[in-house]
Amino acid sequence: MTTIAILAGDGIGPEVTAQARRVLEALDLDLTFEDALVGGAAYFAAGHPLPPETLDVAKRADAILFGAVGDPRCDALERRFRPEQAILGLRAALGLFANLRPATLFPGLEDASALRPEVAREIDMVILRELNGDVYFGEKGFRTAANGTREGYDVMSYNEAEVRRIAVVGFEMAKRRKNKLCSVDKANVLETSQLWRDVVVELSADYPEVALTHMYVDNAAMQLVRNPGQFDVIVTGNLFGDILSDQASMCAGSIGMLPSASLSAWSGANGLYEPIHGSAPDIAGQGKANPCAAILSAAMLLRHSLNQEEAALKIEAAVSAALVAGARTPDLGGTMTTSEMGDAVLAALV
Ligand SMILES: NC(=O)C1=CN([C@@H]2O[C@H](COP(=O)(O)OP(=O)(O)OC[C@H]3O[C@@H](n4cnc5c(N)ncnc54)[C@H](O)[C@@H]3O)[C@@H](O)[C@H]2O)C=CC1
Ligand SMILES: CC(C)CC(=O)C(=O)O
Ligand SMILES: [Mg+2]
Repeated sequence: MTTIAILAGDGIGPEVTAQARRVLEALDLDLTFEDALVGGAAYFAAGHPLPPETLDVAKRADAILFGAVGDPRCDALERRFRPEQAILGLRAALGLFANLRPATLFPGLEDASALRPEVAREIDMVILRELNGDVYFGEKGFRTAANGTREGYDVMSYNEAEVRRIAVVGFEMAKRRKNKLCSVDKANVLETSQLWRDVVVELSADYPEVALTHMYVDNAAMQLVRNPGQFDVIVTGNLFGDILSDQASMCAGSIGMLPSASLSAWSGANGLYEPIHGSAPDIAGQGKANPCAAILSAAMLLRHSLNQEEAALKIEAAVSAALVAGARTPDLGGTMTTSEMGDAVLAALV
């Protein structure tokens, strides 16, 4: 029996996850679903954003379908109780260090992209984001300087083992795609990035067939808009990958289109699958959320955790066909509700 943990979370998380679940159910794959509270929903019900029962459900499952966490009512809580700590806690507890964020322009979405159609049409990349280190997991706090002013600090660091393991995934992924890897850092300023670059260069000796380039993150942000077609696999740290993937999403039409897989190894037993977006409190409860990123995350789940490539391709083809037929939520310039978009994908599932 294959069990999928459903951690729908807050805001639009439950709305989009419900559509992804419908699609998985329609495939008749003999999956069992186990729901658990996470994020603000868990905090209000159980006093903690990642209760031990939820972590148990996640650990026991063959894979995790995650929605999003974040609730404005929690923004003033002590940090350890904030909803966002749940997703950081899951990534750490499950050792999910490799975050695959594919950005592709689906046919017909040229008009939704923030870029000119001829530029947008070339987008087909994977942003590989390190997920267990960097400034998100370093020492942090508030302190008072000698002159009495308040300071906040968050320590950025990577050790060489952390860089090497994500770089290995980057090179391996590049080998399976176009033998092109772009490592994005800020080595002109940050020692963390200098170590990152040194380790990536050392490792490149093992991958002579892969053309490795390096780019500073500020330039990468600019190049993503100028000429996104130049990128195939980008490997980068936690913070830079977070920011660049949101940017890439609008180049590809909408943040509601980009799925992700978070893995602890190249092929991911109990991986976590989630759209790259957050809980979108501004549109929550209104049926406006685009469920495609969540549905495409379910496809990645089938591919990476359940070894069901054929079923994954079916879902991706159904999303593509629905879009070609004109299915559009408001973020894509249409009027469909979240569940109508789910209906359109289901109708295209063959
Ligand atoms: N992995 C996670 O659970 C993440 C959680 N968050 C949390 O989510 C909350 C909101 O954060 P924001 O910065 O506003 O980012 P967000 O990604 O939730 O929303 C940014 C903008 O994109 C729109 N948007 C997002 N997903 C959409 C979809 N599927 N369809 C249509 N429009 C969509 C929203 O309406 C909003 O205008 C915060 O509490 C944040 O910490 C943010 C990112 C990731
Ligand atoms: C909410 C954060 C913890 C992370 C984030 O923005 C993301 O993973 O995309
Ligand atoms: Mg983000």
